[in-house]
Amino acid sequence: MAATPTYVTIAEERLAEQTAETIQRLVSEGVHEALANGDPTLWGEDAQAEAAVRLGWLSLPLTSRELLPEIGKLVERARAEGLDHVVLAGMGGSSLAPEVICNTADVPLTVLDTTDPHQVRRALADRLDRTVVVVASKSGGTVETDSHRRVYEKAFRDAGIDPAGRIVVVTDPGSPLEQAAIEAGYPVILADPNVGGRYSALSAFGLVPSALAGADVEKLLDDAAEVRPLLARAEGNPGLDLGAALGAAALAGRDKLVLEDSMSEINGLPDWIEQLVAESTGKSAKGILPVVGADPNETDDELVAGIESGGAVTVSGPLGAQFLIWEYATAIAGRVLGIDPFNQPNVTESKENTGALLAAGELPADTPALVEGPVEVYGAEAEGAKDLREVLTRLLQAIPENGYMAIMAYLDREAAFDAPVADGASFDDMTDAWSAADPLTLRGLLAARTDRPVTFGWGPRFLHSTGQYHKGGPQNGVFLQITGANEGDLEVPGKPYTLGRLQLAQALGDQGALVKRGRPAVRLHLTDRAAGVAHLLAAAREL
Ligand SMILES: O=P(O)(O)OC[C@H]1O[C@H](O)[C@H](O)[C@@H](O)[C@@H]1O
Repeated sequence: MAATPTYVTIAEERLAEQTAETIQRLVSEGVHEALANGDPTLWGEDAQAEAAVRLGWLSLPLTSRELLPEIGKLVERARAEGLDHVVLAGMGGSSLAPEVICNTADVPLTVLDTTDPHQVRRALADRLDRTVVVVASKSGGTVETDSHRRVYEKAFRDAGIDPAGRIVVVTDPGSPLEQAAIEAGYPVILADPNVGGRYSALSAFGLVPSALAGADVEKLLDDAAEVRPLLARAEGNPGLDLGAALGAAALAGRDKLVLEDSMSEINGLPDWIEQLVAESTGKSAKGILPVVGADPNETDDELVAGIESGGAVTVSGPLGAQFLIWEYATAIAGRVLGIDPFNQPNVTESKENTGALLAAGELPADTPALVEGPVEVYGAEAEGAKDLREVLTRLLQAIPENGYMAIMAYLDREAAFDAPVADGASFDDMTDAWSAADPLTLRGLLAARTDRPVTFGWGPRFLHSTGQYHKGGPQNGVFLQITGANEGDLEVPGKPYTLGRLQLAQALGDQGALVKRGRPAVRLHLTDRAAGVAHLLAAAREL
């Protein structure tokens, strides 16, 4: 018999000791077996009702196999009709897993988890005649996904294409989206309702779009199924080892989880882990902050986790195994930290603020504290600042001990690739041009000026992920929003708002929730997007 592979390795003595003590305690309480058996009482009385309908992910490596014939038929039909451009409309848990599955399998998938009108237009302009759209929403009520469905329905109709042949729906039984899909005649794949969004990687949400895009989803289930029997063990249980390490480290003050994957063949797993860990643990003023795409600062509050290699804790194994190990580990870390890993109490708040702003008609037009070229600066922390550099310096100085800065860009994440590049430019020249036009570059520039972690999220994508941690976790964040002027906004058919207005209302709604908590929050509005990004990066370079 082949030896069981080592999925989790702890390379640091102190962490290994803390982890071993935590495991000993959890095992004496029978937690490992109870979790493997789906016991909903592990997170306390308040969490029990939700946990009772949130542990289905433990069985997905087996139960999701039942979906394979139905998924196979969808794939065959799409191939037969020449539909080779797969667009996935879905937020958070409804798109992050397919994104990493498809990137790892190296098959193309267009993910729409944005309300940016420029980015949505970009997708609409791309091979509409060969497009199949997967509309994925567990609740069936997510405003971004509902908007994408409406926009695509109109685009198909305008092009003389019947949307019923092009839209596939993934949702939970009984959701309003299921109802709408039945009425419209769209094929519906129903997901397991006993699985929450961020734990749904191995459910219909992960599998349907990935299979349509050409990934081998059966292999994912096989790899997860190999780990499953280990999860009931007291020893050699990778989920227990990782969860105890994450929980013990956080309790000891190492609550910034720097995720490193540069040597891994799995492409983009930290983005998926970010939602799982941030949304599951960031509440009741506690939590673990995932830090993605950044170098470690070697500070006392950091824990580095490597995918395949590196890190104080390393998680090895194929993608299907990683999904299940990180899910089990997050549930364990929740138990260690004393939080409910299955709810997201503070996500709703920004959504409600956004809804109220949209319902009120015109969005509030504040006066900028400062205007510098193509950048308008809003927020109390910018009052009296002489220039943008001073605003950025103030924000960096405002980061508390053990705190962090979060940059949140409500922009088109593909726009940097439009940067002009000279004919015959080398690949290095091209990447230089792209990074000089990419708001993401700001993260590294600001990170170089502080030993505190600087995170970056695209809005509204992050609202369904780290947004929970920002508002519900430890109150030590400093926030920098970036919004941009819209040229060519898009109507949302059947709704009184455009995508651009929805996007701005989302930024303002989240800002309101942060300011209410007394957190520093500045919004930079780019009145010309390309010039604004260049200006902002130039200011950050001069800090
Ligand atoms: O799948 P949906 O119901 O559309 O939800 C998509 C996302 O929205 C919410 O904001 C939750 O916080 C996320 O956990 C979830 O993944």
